[in-house]
Parts: sequence; structure tokens; C-alpha cells
Amino acid sequence: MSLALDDLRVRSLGACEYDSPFAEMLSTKRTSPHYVAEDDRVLVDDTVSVLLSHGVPIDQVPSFEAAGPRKKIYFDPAETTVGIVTCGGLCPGLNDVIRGIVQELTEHYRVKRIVGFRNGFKGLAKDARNSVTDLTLDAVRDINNDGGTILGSSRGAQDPDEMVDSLLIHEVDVLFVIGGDGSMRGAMRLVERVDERELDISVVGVPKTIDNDLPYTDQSFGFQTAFARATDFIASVFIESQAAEHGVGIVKLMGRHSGFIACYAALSVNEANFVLIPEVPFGLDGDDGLLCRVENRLREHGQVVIVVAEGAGQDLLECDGAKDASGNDKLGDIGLFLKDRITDRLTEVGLAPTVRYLDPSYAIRSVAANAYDSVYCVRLAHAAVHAAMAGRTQTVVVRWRRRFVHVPMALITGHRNQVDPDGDLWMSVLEATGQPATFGR
Ligand SMILES: Nc1ncnc2c1ncn2[C@@H]1O[C@H](COP(=O)(O)OP(=O)(O)O)[C@@H](O)[C@H]1O
Ligand SMILES: O=P(O)(O)OC[C@H]1O[C@](O)(COP(=O)(O)O)[C@@H](O)[C@@H]1O
Ligand SMILES: [Mg+2]
Repeated sequence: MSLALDDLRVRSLGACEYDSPFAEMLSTKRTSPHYVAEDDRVLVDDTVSVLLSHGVPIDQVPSFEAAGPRKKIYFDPAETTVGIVTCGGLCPGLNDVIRGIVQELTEHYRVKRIVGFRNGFKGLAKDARNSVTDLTLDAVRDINNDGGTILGSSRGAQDPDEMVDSLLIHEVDVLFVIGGDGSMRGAMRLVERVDERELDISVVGVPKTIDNDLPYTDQSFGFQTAFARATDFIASVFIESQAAEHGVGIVKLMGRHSGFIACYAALSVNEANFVLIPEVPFGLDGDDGLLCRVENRLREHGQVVIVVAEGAGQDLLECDGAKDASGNDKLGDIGLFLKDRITDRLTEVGLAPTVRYLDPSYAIRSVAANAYDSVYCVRLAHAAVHAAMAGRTQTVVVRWRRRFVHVPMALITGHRNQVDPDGDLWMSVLEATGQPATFGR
């Protein structure tokens, strides 16, 4: 996708006139290999030929605004009320982000009040006006030890005007939306209404996706925890299948449209023979199809391990076009389908398989963040707070090539991050599994 520098400019509500609590600490800081000053920018691309292809001087190639504290801020902290909402599916680290935002706003910016809206955007609807909770340091003290979100979450559309009314009733100046692609679309609709009503409210997003399907972020928070947890289940079916005469282990992992969890978890265990992801179609039948390949593998090695992302092979299933409350496609169960088809095939050819099938999806998504993701979450939380207090709006904070940067909200929903079948990650999966680049197609 080709971007111009202007596509990457983030919106500000206005001039920053208040001293930031970080003003003194920043007074001597300059860009270094380990720090990007607030007036410097971070390149989108890191490859020589790509940079050259823009054909413009280096300060005009696409770049992001650096995240981090500013010397001057837009909101007067003593007069600022902040709201936080978590939306969509769970993801490890949601509580860490909430806690990080509350700690930063309380201990450094000393804002007037922080409220949490309960159960996602539902908590901003008209009939939920009493569902806010005060987020104090005490309220968030140990929440990082638990998975899920203390605020609750939901799917399903809400009236954006009602949501703006709720922000006004609670005198919210800054709203943090922690959510995925759907939530960011919802947040943009909210910003439209805020603009129409000429309100001075900042909306800043912290992108959340267990599937790692949001662009402009190296890896989303919680992803490392998720694939680390997924490895336990792959290891389990590996051991089970090893102990059987004709053992087949199948694990279905989350990944609606993007197979990152499947790829990373499989590479981590490095015992999978087939990794099936939405980005790479496969066929079942014929000498080249999955069933024949599984049979051959079983005959040669006595054991097969398959890792399948939930969105893989959807074209093989009958789909009724059903949607969830947020409008996301309801997927067919590729894991159970494969389990049945593989069992039938191996039984037909007399191999009497022992098939172990695990679908640990919710057991993976509901855990607390690991130490790595906790660090990531707290740093995203800090970046989000600095961005909002400096008046940025319609903006999300992400880590891109190890730098924390600001990205216009529209870009994060513009396309999906997916495993590139021509990229080096998929190549590593092919190397590790020994499976062909395509089969049955
Ligand atoms: N196109 C959209 N416009 C407005 N709101 C949306 C849109 N898509 C999703 N939402 C809302 O955002 C919230 C979260 O969306 P969902 O798709 O469930 O999760 P995620 O944000 O994790 O992708 C839901 O309340 C949903 O109704
Ligand atoms: O059963 P639920 O809660 O609707 O969620 C299932 C989906 O949620 C996900 O974890 C991702 O959801 P989001 O779009 O909310 O990030 C998918 O991997 C999965 O398909
Ligand atoms: Mg989503």
C-alpha cells in the first residue's frame, strides 16, 4: 500500500499552552539512537530500495510522528476528565493498559477524574448512563495479574450520538478506546459526531487484537502471550500423537483472517507437520491434497501434527453468511471439519488412527499478559496518555519497528495485517514443517 507523508499527519485539537509535568525532564533531551525527540519523525519503511523508490528527499518520505511526552500540552490536567473503554474480543494485557493509563494520568498528569465505561461501547449508550466506574490507583492496583478486562467488553453497534451525549454527561475531555479494527471504526464515528457538534474532546485508540491483524504495528500487545500459551497445546497433541500407533494431533487456534498465532506457535514448538492459515488456501482431495499428504506422513512416521487457524479453509465449509453482533463473519468450524475428514479417510484406508483434537481458543485469549507483553502494554499506555494530553485526536499509538509512534486512526482500519505467502515468515513455516507451498489446489 503506497502512502504519502500527508496521509500520516495526525490531528491535534489546538495549540499546546500548558506546561507538561515532563517539561523539565525533556528540556535537554535530543534525538539519539535510543530516543526520538517530539519534533523528529520515524520512517515508515526501513529498506533501501523502498526508500529510494519514493524519489524524494528523506524528510519527505512517509514517516510517523514520534510518540512520547511533550514539553507543552493541550489539556489543563486540573480541569481534565478522562474516560476509558475496552471493546471487542478479549486479549491478554487489557488490564495492563487500563492500569498504565490510570497510573500515568494520576501520578504524573494529576488529572481531575478518570472514569471507566463498562461493557464496551454499550457502556456509553443512553440506557447505561449509570454504568461508569471511577478508576483510581486503588481500583487498578493488582488488575494486571488477571486476564480479561475489569471494565468488561462487548460487541454490537451503539448510536454514536448517544455515546457523545454520555461523554458530555460525564464531562469527559479525553476518551481512550482500547479495541480492535471494529472499535477503531466505532471510535471514528464518534469523532465525526464530536466534530459535528464542535466539541473539544480527544479520542485516542490503543489497538488491541489477539490475531495480530492490525497494520502499522510490529506485533500487537498480547500476541506474544497468546502464541506462547498456544505452544502448550501443540506440545500436548504432539506428545499424545507420539504415544499412539497412528497418532494425529490437531490444534485449532484463533486467527479469523490472519494466521500469525498459528505460524508463531507452530514455529515455537517446531513439531508441526502442517500449518493451515487463512492466507494460504489448500485442498483436501487428490494425490496432492491434505488428506493424502496426512496419510502418507502417517504411514512414514506414525505421527502427524496439524495446526490450523480458525479462518483457514473456509471455502471448504458450507457457510450460511451469519454475522456476529459487530458485523464480523461467523466462521465455520474448520478444526472439527478436519478432524472428521481426516478420521474418516484414515479409517477407510485401514490405519485406525488415534486423533486428538484441541480447540483452546478462549483458554488462550483469557490469560494475563506475560512479562514481555506487560512491559509493552505499559509503554503503549504511557504513549497514549502523552498523545491525548497533547491534544492529539483520531489517533492511535503503536510500536512500529521498535519505535512508539502516532498513526491516524483511519489508517489502522484501512487494511488488514496478514501473513504474506511470499514473505519470510511463511517461508520459515514451510522450512520448519516441510509442507509444500501449496497443496490440493
Ligand atoms: N463499522 C463500524 N462502525 C461503528 N462501530 C463499529 C463498527 N464496527 C464495529 N463497531 C463497534 O466496535 C465494537 C467492537 O467491534 P468488534 O468488531 O466486535 O471488535 P474489535 O474492535 O476487536 O474488532 C462493537 O461495539 C462494534 O459494534
Ligand atoms: O467468540 P467471540 O467472542 O465473538 O470471539 C471470537 C473472535 O474473536 C477474536 O479473538 C478476535 O476478535 P476481535 O476482532 O474482537 O479482536 C477472533 O480470533 C475470534 O474469531
Ligand atoms: Mg476485529
